[in-house]
Order: sequence, then structure tokens, then C-alpha cells
Amino acid sequence: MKIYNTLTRKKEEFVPINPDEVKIYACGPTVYNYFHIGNARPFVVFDTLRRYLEYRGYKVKFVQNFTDVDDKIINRANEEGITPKEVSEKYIEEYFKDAGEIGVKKADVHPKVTENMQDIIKFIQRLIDKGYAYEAEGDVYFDTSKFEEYGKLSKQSIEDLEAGARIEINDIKRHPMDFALWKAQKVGEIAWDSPWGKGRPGWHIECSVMAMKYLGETIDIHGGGQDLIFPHHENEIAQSEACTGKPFAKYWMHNGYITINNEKMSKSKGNFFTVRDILKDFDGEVVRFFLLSAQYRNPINFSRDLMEQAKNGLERLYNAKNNLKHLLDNVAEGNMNDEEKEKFKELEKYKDKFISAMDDDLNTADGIAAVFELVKTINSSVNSNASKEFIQKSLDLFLELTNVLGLVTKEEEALDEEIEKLVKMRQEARKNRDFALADKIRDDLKARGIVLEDTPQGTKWTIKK
Ligand SMILES: Nc1ncnc2c1ncn2[C@@H]1O[C@H](COP(=O)(O)OP(=O)(O)OP(=O)(O)O)[C@@H](O)[C@H]1O
Ligand SMILES: [Zn+2]
Repeated sequence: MKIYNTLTRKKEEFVPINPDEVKIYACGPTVYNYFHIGNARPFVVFDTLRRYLEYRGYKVKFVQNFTDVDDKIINRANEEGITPKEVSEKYIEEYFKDAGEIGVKKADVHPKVTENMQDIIKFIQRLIDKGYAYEAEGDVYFDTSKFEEYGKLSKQSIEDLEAGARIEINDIKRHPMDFALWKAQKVGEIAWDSPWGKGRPGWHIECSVMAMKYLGETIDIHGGGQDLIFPHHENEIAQSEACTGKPFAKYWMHNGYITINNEKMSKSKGNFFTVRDILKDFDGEVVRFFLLSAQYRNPINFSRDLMEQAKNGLERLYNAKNNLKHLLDNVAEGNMNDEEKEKFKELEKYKDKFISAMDDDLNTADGIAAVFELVKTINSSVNSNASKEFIQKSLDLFLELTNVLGLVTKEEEALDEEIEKLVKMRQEARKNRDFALADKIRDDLKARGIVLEDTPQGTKWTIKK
């Protein structure tokens, strides 16, 4: 597989440090709000990367943190008159709900800043001991002038950075680019004890500490949105490599933006749509399809139109699955004949195509296109004359690929249950002589292609394609 590495600005062959286990760290959300569809992109992209590497036979350990100490959380807590812990706990719970809806699996570890405070303090102390950090009035800063490679990820020299830096009203720092590892407590703020007095960690240090604690000193892949390249990831590299003298991550992957009118969607600009809201109109898999419909480094301009397109695309995939299942239910046992064996080889070419696309820097756009080509060929060659084995193998192949994308994972049972529930509701309505409701339920089902038939034995339903 090839991965575009931000560190070298090149597509490189992916070679894991230890082939027994690929170690991935992705920067997670600051938990003070529901996440928006821009934030959802890295969640879905790195979840898909993880699924794909597993599909290719790797064992993956995946860590994604929660930033649960931050100005925004403190502000939110003050606004609502609750504690920062209450704010972060609420939004961590909401994160899992929405992430689950869009098919994002839980990471192996979801560490939190508040639960790693002693490790963070120890790490900062090590940086001070090694001469890479200094204390000033209860704050601790990283001394960027001591880390010669500062700027290597964002490809900026420290001179340029300093020249471009606004003159901050902070004369306790030695150099303009020095950044806070520890911040002394301000009035009314939550704080922890430390060798430098009460305070809390800066933002960047948490990821260095938690990545190393759970994955080791050098990890395979570190990911996040492209807004994190500078300063966040630049600073993570400086802290980590200063501390260990070893490379921190081999591959740095950054996803492009979800935009609105070609501007980055962001909480601070207010131009965002939360996934929670979008889920009122669209299924979680539609959101996921939308996010995977472009290669992860390309921007996607969010629009209702594109969401509708994603919905239609996903529907075509579900139709393909349902057709094959329907055929399977109605066919006698039987093996593939020679013609079918040939045809199946043709179907497998789309699997090769899918793999080549995903191998090319996780090109999910081309991967999805290969799945559609597979569907087209299945639709034209698998029909009611096909053998059971051919239908089953076609279905398995199709689901093998969609499963890597985390799409078409919903079982029909769920639909069965929903229909059964509606049929019961309709019976109740008829018993209560609420014919308007009974008719409405029947019409709504009909609009979805589900036809009811009242028989002396009860109501039967069938899906008409
Ligand atoms: N519009 C966007 N498109 C793609 N990724 C984004 C977008 N906005 C944020 N991200 C990514 O979402 C992840 C979660 O970050 P976090 O919760 O800190 O968001 P944030 O930076 O506070 O969001 P915002 O920029 O809206 O204030 C990060 O990897 C970040 O790079
Ligand atoms: Zn981070």
C-alpha cells in the first residue's frame, strides 16, 4: 500500500515498523459540543484505514484520544454552570452515539487527558531535565530554539515562523515560537498539582504522552485533519523527538477539509452542520458514504445535493444486496457451471480494482467506483437462472468489499422487525377503527416498495422490486 506522507510530501510504500502490529494514533475531538460533519471526516477516514489494513491481514492497534481539558470546555462549563468534567463526559457519550451511527468502530484505547495527568507531568519534567523546556512564572514552555528540526513537518524554517509570528503580549517566553507545555492556573480554572504549582497541560503535550504510553516511542501512522499540521503536529514531533531522540511517527496522514461555500467548516466560524442534526434527515451510512465518496486528501464541499447523491448511491448498493438475497431465498441447491466460473473470475477483477484503489493512498472514491462496477456486472449476470453457488459467491464478494468501507452493514432483519412493528400498529389501528392511520401506514410502506396483503391468516407483506 502507498500512503501520502506529509513529512516527506510524497506517496511512500507503507512498511510497518513491526509487521506483527501496526500502530496508529489519530487526534480525537475536543469534547465540548456535538461533532460536525467536518470533524467526522477524520473519524471515518482513519476508521476506514484501520479496516482496510485489517482486511489486508495486519493486526492494528488504534488509539484516538479525547481532549477533555481545554479552554472551550471550561468556557462551556462556566456558561452552563456545571463542571468541566460534566461537559466532557456528556459529549464523550454523545460522540460514541454519533460515531456509532456512522459506522466508526471504537478505538482500542480512547485515552483522556484527565486520566493521564501524572504521565503528562513526568514527560514535561523529562523535557526540562533534558534542557528542552523551561519554567516561567508557573508556566512551562518548550524551547523551540533547542530543537533543530522544528518546522520539518510544516516545511517552515524557524526564522520564517518567527518573522511571521505576531508579537504576543507574553514576555515570559524566550522565543516567539515557544509553546506552553503547562499553564499556570488562572482564577476560576480547574487545576492539578505539579512541580511548577497548580495548573493544567497545554494542548499539544497530551498527544505525545498518550501516543507513547499506549503505542510506544515510534508509531507507524499519526493522523488528523490538515489544520493540525501546524502547530499541533509540529509541536508533537518536537516534544516527542526531543524527549526520546527517536522518530515519533513514520507516516503522517492528514485529511482535507469539508467545506461550506469553499470555506473550512468550523465551530468557530459557525458554518457547520452537526452529524446529530444531519442524522435527522439521513441514515448514518449515507453520511459515511458521503465522506468516503472522495479521496481523503481532497476537499469536499458539503451540500444537500451531494448528500442526496450519497443516499441514492447507497440505495443502489442495498438494492444489489437485497436482490441477491431474494434470489438466494428462491433458488434450489446447485453449483456453478463453467460459464459461471468464468463470469466469477470477471467479478473478481473488480476486487483487484478495489484493492488497487485502496492501496493507492486509500482512494475510497475509486474503491467505491469499483464496487459500482461490480454491482453493474452482478446485476447483468446474476439472475433467477443462476446457480445457488454463483449467487452466494457474488453476494459474499460484494459484502467483502462494502464491509471494508463500513457500508451496507445493516441486516435486513432490522427492516423485517420494523415492518412487523408497522404491520402490528396497522392492525391495532384497524381494531380501533382508526382507518385513516391504518391506510397511512399501508401507503407509507407501499411508497417504500413494501406491499401488504390481508389474508384470513393475517397480514402478509412482500418487498416488490
Ligand atoms: N472542516 C473540517 N474538515 C475536515 N476535518 C476537520 C474539519 N474541522 C475539523 N477537522 C478535524 O476534526 C478533528 C477533531 O478536532 P476538534 O474536535 O479539535 O475540532 P476543532 O478543530 O475544534 O473543530 P473546529 O475547527 O470546527 O473548531 C481534527 O482532526 C480536525 O483536524
Ligand atoms: Zn493530537
